[in-house]
Amino acid sequence: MEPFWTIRALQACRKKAQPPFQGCPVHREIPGNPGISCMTGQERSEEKSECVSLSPMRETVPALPERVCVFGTGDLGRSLGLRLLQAGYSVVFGSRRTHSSSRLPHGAQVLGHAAAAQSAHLIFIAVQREHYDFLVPLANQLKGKVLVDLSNNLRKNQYPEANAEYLQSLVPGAEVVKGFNTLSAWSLQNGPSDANRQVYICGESVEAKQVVIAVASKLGLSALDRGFLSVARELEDFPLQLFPQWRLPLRIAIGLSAAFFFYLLIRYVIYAYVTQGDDISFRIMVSLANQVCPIVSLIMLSLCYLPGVLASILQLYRGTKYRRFPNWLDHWMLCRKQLGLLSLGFAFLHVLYTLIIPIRYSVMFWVTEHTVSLIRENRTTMFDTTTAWHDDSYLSLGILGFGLYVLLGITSLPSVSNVLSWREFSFIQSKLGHLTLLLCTAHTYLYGWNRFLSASTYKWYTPPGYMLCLVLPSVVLLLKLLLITPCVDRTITRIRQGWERGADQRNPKDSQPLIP
Ligand SMILES: NC(=O)C1=CN([C@@H]2O[C@H](COP(=O)(O)OP(=O)(O)OC[C@H]3O[C@@H](n4cnc5c(N)ncnc54)[C@H](OP(=O)(O)O)[C@@H]3O)[C@@H](O)[C@H]2O)C=CC1
Ligand SMILES: [Cu+2]
Repeated sequence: MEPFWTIRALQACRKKAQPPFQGCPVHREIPGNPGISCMTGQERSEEKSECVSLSPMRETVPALPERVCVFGTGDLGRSLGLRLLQAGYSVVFGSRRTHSSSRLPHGAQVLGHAAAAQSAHLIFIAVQREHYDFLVPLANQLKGKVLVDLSNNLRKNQYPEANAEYLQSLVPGAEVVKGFNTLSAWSLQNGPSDANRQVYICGESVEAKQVVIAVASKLGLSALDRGFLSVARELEDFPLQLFPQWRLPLRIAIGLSAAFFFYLLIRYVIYAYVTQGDDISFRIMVSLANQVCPIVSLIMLSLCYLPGVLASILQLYRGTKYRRFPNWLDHWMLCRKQLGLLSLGFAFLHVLYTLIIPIRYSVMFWVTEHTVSLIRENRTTMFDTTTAWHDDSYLSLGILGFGLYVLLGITSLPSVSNVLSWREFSFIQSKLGHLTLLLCTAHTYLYGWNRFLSASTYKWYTPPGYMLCLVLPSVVLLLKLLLITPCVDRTITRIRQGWERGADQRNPKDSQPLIP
């Protein structure tokens, strides 16, 4: 609901509206329409000679909506106009075509650029930078107005100067603010996601930025002031970034997949061809893929938990939590979620590949062949309970591990993590996360079973892929085991609570034993 202001207050404000109102950047008189200046809900106090908030009262009339202008009726202009109307603003489009079109949001007005500019104090420029020169003849109408430059570029360093700086040079009398350019027409129409809710702005004038911040908050966005207009180029480069937090995890996933694919290709397919003359190249499609996926998944899951362990060791070594981690560790910690989600993806592929094993032609062929040969030779095989135990255990551990994996993935979704307390979230992500790693590692150890000891496993003196992928998770689990031993855990807990090694000697009175 829009706020309602008293008739008395509205009249008082109309009467007193004398620009400029110091201390209240939004409270300005709009030429030809002084009533609009009341919409900030503030009035000039005679005693204090500054704007003060009006308190809503019972005898009310609806406030006239504040008017904002959007230049350009393209994709972004229309979506922004609609959002502004929904947020309770009166919207006027400045366009080359002044007839109202059905494509424009219902309730918006369309005027020529000059007339539209005159009717509002805040103007969003939703026009491509190449056409900015149409603003030069409007310099008079734009004087003192707040112009929000929304433009983006197709690539970095497309132009010698930032678009917003170029706009300011064309219209020096206006207050240019760069911002909102991380939003898209799509996200404006569908409601920005959590990641898009934060927008950045910059500009020379503090007052102009405050006007823009106020509009942003009414649109449900939180605008962060990044400083002067010289930062505009940085803001314009933001939307050009493609999955910035996914870049490192994706590189790791692709690198590991390629390395293990070629390693396994040599060990299985090429080895069989060279030593026995067998062509088993068909195994590339499913068997090899079903080895690469779990290997990459397990290594990436360990990479997800290794930085946390390293951070604890570093804190233990330094004896304080008040020193920054090295940049590489910071960066690594920040992409743990992406590492985890990618590793879940690989685990999921492993599950799918495993489920289709019984319907594979080669598998059905060998099973039939084996059965027929048993019948033909009148042989029987004995049921081996140990093998059954081994098979069931390793499959069961895999299933349990995957179940927890999925739980970790689901709880990392913002919509789910938002309803969890910090303690619940960290219990799932840390305790259950390490349990997932333990189950998946045990699943792989059981898969290897007694093959670790057989010389034939080491084709061309190389260990199989599943053995190599066990190194990292085993190290992480061992380190974690050391960290949760009571004496180490006690010290880490103290450090996390603010205790510093050496601080006791500096001020013995401050030292308090954790366990009395
Ligand atoms: N689309 C998006 O999702 C996003 C766009 N942006 C930025 O917003 C700006 C507009 O983008 P978008 O809406 O997609 O572009 P469009 O091409 O869809 O629309 C641009 C509008 O600019 C006006 N225009 C075109 N030529 C001229 C001219 N010679 N003189 C004056 N006005 C002209 C037109 O409006 P009219 O016919 O009414 O005059 C036209 O509809 C760009 O700078 C873009 O980088 C930023 C973030 C996201
Ligand atoms: Cu498996």
